[in-house]
Amino acid sequence: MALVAGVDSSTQACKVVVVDGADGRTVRTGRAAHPDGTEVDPEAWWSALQEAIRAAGGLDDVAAVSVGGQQHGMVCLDEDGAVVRPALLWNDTRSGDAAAELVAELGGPAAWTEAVGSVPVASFTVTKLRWLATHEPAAAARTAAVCLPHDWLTWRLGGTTDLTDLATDRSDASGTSYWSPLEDAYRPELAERALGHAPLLPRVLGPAESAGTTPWGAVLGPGAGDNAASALGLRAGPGDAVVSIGTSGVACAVSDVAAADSTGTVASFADATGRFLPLVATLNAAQVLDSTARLLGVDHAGLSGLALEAPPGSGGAVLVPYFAGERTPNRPRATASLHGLDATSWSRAHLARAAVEGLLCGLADALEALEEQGADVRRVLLTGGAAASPAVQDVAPRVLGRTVLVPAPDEYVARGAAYQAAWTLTGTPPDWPAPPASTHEAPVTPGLRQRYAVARDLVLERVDAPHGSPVDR
Ligand SMILES: Nc1ncnc2c1ncn2[C@@H]1O[C@H](COP(=O)(O)OP(=O)(O)O)[C@@H](O)[C@H]1O
Ligand SMILES: O=C(CO)[C@@H](O)[C@H](O)COP(=O)(O)O
Repeated sequence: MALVAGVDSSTQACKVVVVDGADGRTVRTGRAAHPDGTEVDPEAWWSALQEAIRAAGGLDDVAAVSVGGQQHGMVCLDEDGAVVRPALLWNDTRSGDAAAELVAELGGPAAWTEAVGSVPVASFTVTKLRWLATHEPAAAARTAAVCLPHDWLTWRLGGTTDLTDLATDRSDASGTSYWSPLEDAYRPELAERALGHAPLLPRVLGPAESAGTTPWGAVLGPGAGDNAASALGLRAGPGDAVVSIGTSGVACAVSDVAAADSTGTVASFADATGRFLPLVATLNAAQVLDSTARLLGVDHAGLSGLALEAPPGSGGAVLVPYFAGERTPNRPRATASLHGLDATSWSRAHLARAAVEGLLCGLADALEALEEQGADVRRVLLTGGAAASPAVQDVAPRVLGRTVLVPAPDEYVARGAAYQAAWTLTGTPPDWPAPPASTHEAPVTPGLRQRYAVARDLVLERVDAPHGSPVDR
């Protein structure tokens, strides 16, 4: 079969994989960095995509391409198709007050769960539209269409400037809070309520429905939110939860029923196969380890080595890692805190382990919330950049309380997008094998999650950033 390509336009980088459509074997790859920050000019994603495509040897010989991307980002276009202002990303918390306002306006969390399955927090696109209407009314008024990062890149790959060509898919549409996975339809009045007028919204494609063709004739797949694409790339099945430790921390599971959690912990997303993907996302994940390593003056390997020197439970030290505020639990203004220190645990090794344990405790809470929504979690597929850390692999089963499989390092979001491309090209889901994985089992660390549960409520709000400004990391 022909070659197909998948793209992962993630928060920190753009990755391209070119794959043999017949067996899923990777043929070529490319990568380029994205700028830092929580607001980004979409042109930077386009340049990074071009650079990553070049690094992957070009796409001229590829018969189909599909784009997976970071979810929720608000891309506003004017009536000529030009970008109105830099996109606000999923991890930009400035719309925390707008989220609270919208939740109250509609009659509380249950009204939102009934309308779109999820209770919007600052990450969701609808809250960013309200922020724009309140703080930048001229930009809001110029906004003719609103789309998501993957929609915009697919549209650019199609070589069009016609707003009516914009397309998205169920998985990414379900992160807007103005599309309902329960009804499989937009709730355009919610976008209008937030923005002040009704913007054009991208057509929502089904799995394997084409978004058009590129100027060189490759079929464009529908694309997907990165988490749905990753579930496809990992070939996640019943009983599997995918836990990703990238810029975001994510726990999600493929399900036949849509979630509806009025506590707001579990987001009711759709997946990329026509089913559902209940998901919990945290803001503080791999970068907790990046910044702890920087503080301790070591690299990732050094941090992992230090963490493995300390005993399970870090001698009682607990790091609540809300460095960027937090999304789950919904505390956009929270700060990180360190608890339970004594003369022994006040050490570099204990701090390194507490960082690993703290970020995993947040994800263990996430798995519990998924189970409360009916997900069947028998084993965990651990992915994302930080899954490569030996300390994370060792500590994960001790905190998550389940067998943890770590698939061989690969770009699973981009591979999932390539899977979609092959499916769109032939009309049949490809029968690619599941990736090889190492298995990690270990006893649960006694008392750790209980201590974390106490500590996570003992946090201060940040004082430095004035109301309404982003937390830049
Ligand atoms: N060996 C490692 N140990 C810990 N963290 C790592 C390691 N390798 C990469 N990372 C971190 O993983 C993150 C990138 O993960 P990735 O899943 O690619 O993120 P995203 O998809 O959000 O761009 C970065 O913060 C990086 O520093
Ligand atoms: O907000 C969410 C999911 O709801 C994040 O998962 C984003 O989709 C970004 O993902 P990464 O860049 O960390 O992969």
